[in-house]
Amino acid sequence: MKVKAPVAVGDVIEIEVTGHGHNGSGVGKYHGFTVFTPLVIPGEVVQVRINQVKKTFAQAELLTVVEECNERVAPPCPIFESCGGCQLQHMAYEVQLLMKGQQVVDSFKRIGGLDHLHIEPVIGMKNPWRYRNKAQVPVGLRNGKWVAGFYEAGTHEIVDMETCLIQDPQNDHMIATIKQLAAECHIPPYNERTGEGILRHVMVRHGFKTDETMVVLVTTHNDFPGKKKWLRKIQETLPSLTSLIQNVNARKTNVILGKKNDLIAGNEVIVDQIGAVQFKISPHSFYQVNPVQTEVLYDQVRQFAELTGAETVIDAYCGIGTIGIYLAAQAKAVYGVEIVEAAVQDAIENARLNQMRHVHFTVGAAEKVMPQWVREGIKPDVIILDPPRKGCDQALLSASVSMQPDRIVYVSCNPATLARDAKFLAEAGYEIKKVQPVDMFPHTGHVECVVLFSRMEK
Ligand SMILES: C[S@@+](CC[C@H](N)C(=O)[O-])C[C@H]1O[C@@H](n2cnc3c(N)ncnc32)[C@H](O)[C@@H]1O
Repeated sequence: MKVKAPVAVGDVIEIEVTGHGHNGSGVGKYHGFTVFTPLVIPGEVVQVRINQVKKTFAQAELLTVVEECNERVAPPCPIFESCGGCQLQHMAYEVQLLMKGQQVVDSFKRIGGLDHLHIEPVIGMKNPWRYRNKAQVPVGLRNGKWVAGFYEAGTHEIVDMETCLIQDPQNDHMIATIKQLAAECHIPPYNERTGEGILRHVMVRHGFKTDETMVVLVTTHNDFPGKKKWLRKIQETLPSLTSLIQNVNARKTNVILGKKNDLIAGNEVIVDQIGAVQFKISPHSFYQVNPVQTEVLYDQVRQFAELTGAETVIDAYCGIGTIGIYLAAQAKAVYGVEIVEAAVQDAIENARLNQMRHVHFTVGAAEKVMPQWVREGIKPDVIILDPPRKGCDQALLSASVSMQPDRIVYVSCNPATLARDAKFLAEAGYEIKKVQPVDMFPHTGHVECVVLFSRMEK
């Protein structure tokens, strides 16, 4: 029987927050109907306005906290509520970690039907601020004034950001300088609605260990009035840049980078280091944005993989080869597979940079390449899976099981798809031995997990 929602858009109601939804929002019931609201904490009573009504739930915005809980803190960032970058600054950090841990427990229980698992407490950061090594912000005009920053949550309005508390301060400085010099040189910012203007985005990457910095200026055209002067001024004002690149993106699209990169000054890549391993990073490469926690995450993978030097390891969904190369010193051979060709080129280059000759990378869909490896006689002892948010293709999970590795180490950025895939692996004879969540993105709703599966004796 279809139940009519007891709320309509625009209604103002009072609810008690009883749990967490995805992405850090709170959840409560109104006459038995589920209502999600950002910026609230379980235990609080809040007044909210309904913004959206779906068949089984509604989305609301917070108006006032009627009964506040002790875990609420004043968000240190002045633009926290308008900027869409963080979702949890109103919660004490220890409470964020507990909430993320609970999110993992709930997903395993609800989606995987796995409710007797021991899940370790989330490993947080000692200092959970200024952790991002990469900033990528749109620029535009708002009320006639130059702005650069994240989009307001759920909109395409840019919130001007002088400083971002989860961003490396040097990246803030780079963006502010480029914005100011563009205004001085009359380089018009891009207007999404009309498609007019020149400067679309500024991307900055900073190697925390090496102090190398890359700036990518995303423009609509290759040539435009004032270009020479602007680029010269950037180089004079920011002499420490390792790499200055112009990327041209003429398309009306949400995709930030166009295909073409022109080197303006310095090197085509920057180098950074995780643990003892170095990586070359080009503008299009995926590279983890929290380098401090990346080392924690990869160390966890290494611990679960239990390598002695005699094992063959598969690194599926390998990106630029970071995990495989990180583990390679303790492995007999490593095989990485990744669908993006440019990432595989970087991975091959990175294996060379670290003098790892027993590491091999292949371009292709992991679910197709792995069965091929079986036919070629590659028999992994350990398989590492690090898929995107949608989780693993079932064909990939089947191929992994058919290879009968002793251990599968699954790295996941989405507890829901992790729980689904864990159920599959558990039913296929792989016991879940350990689950370790790691906080890669403090103050946001995301949580990363490393899970160790071990083959059960028949
Ligand atoms: C979460 S990233 C992990 C990258 C890497 N392990 C790291 O730590 O930097 C997931 C990767 O899977 C790749 N990918 C997506 N679908 C794939 C598929 N079907 N087969 C192989 N790789 C795929 C993406 O391009 C991306 O590089």
